[in-house]
Amino acid sequence: MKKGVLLINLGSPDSYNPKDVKKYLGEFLMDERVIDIPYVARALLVRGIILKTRPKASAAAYKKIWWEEGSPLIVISERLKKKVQKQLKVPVALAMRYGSMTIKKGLQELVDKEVEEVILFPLYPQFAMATTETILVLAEQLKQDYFPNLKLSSIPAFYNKPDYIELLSNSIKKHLQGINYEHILFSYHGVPERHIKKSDITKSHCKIDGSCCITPSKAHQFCYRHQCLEVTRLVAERLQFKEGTFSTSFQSRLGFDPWLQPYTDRTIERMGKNGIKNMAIVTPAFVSDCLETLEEIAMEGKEIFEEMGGETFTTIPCLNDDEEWASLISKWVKEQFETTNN
Ligand SMILES: C=CC1=C(C)c2cc3[nH]c(cc4nc(cc5[nH]c(cc1n2)c(C)c5CCC(=O)O)C(CCC(=O)O)=C4C)c(C)c3C=C
Ligand SMILES: [Fe+2]
Ligand SMILES: [Fe+2]
Repeated sequence: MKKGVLLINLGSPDSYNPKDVKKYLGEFLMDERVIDIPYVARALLVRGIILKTRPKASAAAYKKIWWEEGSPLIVISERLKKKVQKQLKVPVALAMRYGSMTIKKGLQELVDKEVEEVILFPLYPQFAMATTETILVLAEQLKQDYFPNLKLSSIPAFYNKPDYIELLSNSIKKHLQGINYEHILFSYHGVPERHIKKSDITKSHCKIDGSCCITPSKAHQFCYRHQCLEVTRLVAERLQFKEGTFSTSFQSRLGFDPWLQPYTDRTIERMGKNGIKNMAIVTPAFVSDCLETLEEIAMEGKEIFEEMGGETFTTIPCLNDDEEWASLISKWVKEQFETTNN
């Protein structure tokens, strides 16, 4: 069977024009795995409330980070794809869960190259209903509707793979060289607490009480909170960070439901208030820099910290199109092909 790879990231609007941002947010937030409430309530909330005001504010934020070539998330993902393609003999395509670069187009591109077996590679270190799951469910649906003969498999969340932890740790170490910092914050994209409970395959493990995520459980295969906390723990162990000099928080919450805590903005504020003068921040839920790292963290987070008396705020870039990251992706793809051959 001829094989191929589809790298899949979240997606961005076509431009920072509020009309394009509204279209993108409409598709994103109407996904039942992102805003997981019944359809009518979701439509009322998204179309009747959120899309009335948010596109303008989001468009202004996108404008601040937009590159000449386009959205950083898309441009970086394209650069990464090119590097992965150089290392693999099989066709590699790139798609986004939302926006114009659809998964359907990505699968079609591979089918046009006579690919019969596709490895789906969601570009997320941790599993979440709103990221990995929605990609896999949609890809399966597209297979049934348009590509019935295509064989699909996927690369699972890689948050605790030793070679990923090594690469991430080396990148953090490199970017901290010569930097004066008292505390490093690991900030992950948040999700509503409800999502963690919904993804609990045991139906009873995840209580979000502080201890469930460090108590071994098969629920952790799909527990976003556990997987984020593990990345922090494994990197801190590898880099021998001292207790009290690192912590975890969750950013980008939307709406009034409780999301995973502590919240990043409040954590940065508290650090400044508590007299921390120099902090560093890393964002390991993202493999590509994007609105949430370049604007929310590097601009807004920095401003909050400085307002509270902080002096230096060092942001560590995501793995982006790092050569070694492209090599690691290629290595995992080759390993996966070997397992599907057997
Ligand atoms: C890294 C994993 C992500 C999870 C989990 C996630 C959940 C999630 N997101 C929203 C709402 C928004 N997210 C937005 C931007 C955005 N989110 C991620 C990743 C995750 N989201 C990325 C990479 C980006 C940046 C995209 C880019 O173009 O650069 C936005 C749009 C911007 C804004 O208006 O703030 C929204 C809205 C929800 C509700 C959610 C949880 C379930
Ligand atoms: Fe998000
Ligand atoms: Fe948990």
